[in-house]
Amino acid sequence: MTGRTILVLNAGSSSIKFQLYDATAEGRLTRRFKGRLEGIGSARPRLLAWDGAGAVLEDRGFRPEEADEVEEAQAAIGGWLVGAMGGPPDAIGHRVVHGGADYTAPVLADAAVLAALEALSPLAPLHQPHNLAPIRSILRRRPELPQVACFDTAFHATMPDLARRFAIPEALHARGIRRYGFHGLSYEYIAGRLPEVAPEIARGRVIVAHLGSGCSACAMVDGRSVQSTMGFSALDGLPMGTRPGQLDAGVVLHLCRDGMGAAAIEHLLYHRCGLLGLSGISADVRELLASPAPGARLALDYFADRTAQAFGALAAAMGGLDGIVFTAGVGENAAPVRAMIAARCAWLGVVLDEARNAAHAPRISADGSRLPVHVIPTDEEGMVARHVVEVLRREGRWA
Ligand SMILES: Nc1ncnc2c1ncn2[C@@H]1O[C@H](COP(=O)(O)OP(=O)(O)O)[C@@H](O)[C@H]1O
Ligand SMILES: CC(=O)OP(=O)(O)O
Ligand SMILES: [Mg+2]
Repeated sequence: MTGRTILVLNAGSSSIKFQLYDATAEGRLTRRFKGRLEGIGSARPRLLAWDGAGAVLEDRGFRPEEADEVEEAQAAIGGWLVGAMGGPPDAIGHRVVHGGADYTAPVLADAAVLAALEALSPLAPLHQPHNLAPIRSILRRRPELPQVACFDTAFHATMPDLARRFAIPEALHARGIRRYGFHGLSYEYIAGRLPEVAPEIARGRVIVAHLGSGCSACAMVDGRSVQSTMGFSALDGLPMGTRPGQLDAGVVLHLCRDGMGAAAIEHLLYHRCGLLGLSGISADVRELLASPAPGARLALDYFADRTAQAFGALAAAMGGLDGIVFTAGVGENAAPVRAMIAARCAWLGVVLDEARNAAHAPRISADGSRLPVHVIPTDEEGMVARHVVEVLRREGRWA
């Protein structure tokens, strides 16, 4: 294999993240640039990019109407990427949120794979169509360019049968109505980092909290997923920016009987609930932390309460707990939110060191804390790039 470039695309719910890697003949990866278009659908969409050394390459605001939908935002950064890459990449890796029951490992995306993944779009309407749109258009224009789909659900394939179940009839379970779990590329990356940055807990029972626009927590034993707060869709579990998290199914029935149609309920649950719905102000934790409004406080209190309760449930699922890891946008950057969650976990033996927490130190727990608490920046795109090399070598596409 000679030197090649890999473009990675990660379309989240409020942002599109991208990275360009150089892959050496041995498969070693060096990041040439990374960036994101954030604030899609907000008043201030913004494109940010940095080169491999961390110097700013781009910092550009967009008018809200230029990026109020993910498709427009993808078109806007598509042009920027073509210029920045200076030529087409040799392969593209995509984060794809839902792999369903069949895709439990990264795959080369051809027309048949794409069709199977499109059938899963109703299960992740905020993500899956946006993950698949670039695969489809590149397959059409450049069918020879290898594209690898990497799944958020795949890391959770190790969950025991009990952890995959809902208390519903077997026939529905057999139809695939079960817990899948998401944010798996992030958890896989963190599992790989634990032996280096937190060797004392890497083989133990760890809760990893991926708190971003979408939020979930994973119970990991020896680096493998045994339980996730997210279930069948990316709606369940912890409260999120615009999604409610765990919600009595009776609420949905009630709205339905009250005359609200499926499309309106879907819009409500994916776009108007969570921190935004509770606060009436914003889905963005930065804005909520800066706001004196009671709604902002209510939203953050609810978020911290439900997250700490989920930690208790995940600890019970593992029969104990050896450490906690915070990651993703909120988990890596919002020290006051980490402190609110940690205060509710004092009974588990969590004591934070205020100065370390404020500095986002790698270990934010106090020296006397029974449980170590770490902050580990995630890298979903880096994980995708590694899978691209593995898959293309395995398939004989890259010698
Ligand atoms: N400095 C910060 N302080 C508090 N919250 C932050 C900060 N930076 C980012 N966030 C939060 O992280 C969220 C985005 O997380 P991220 O993991 O990038 O989301 P996604 O990939 O799902 O779009 C933002 O909506 C914001 O609430
Ligand atoms: C699955 C999910 O919620 O992803 P994101 O956090 O990128 O919205
Ligand atoms: Mg994300």
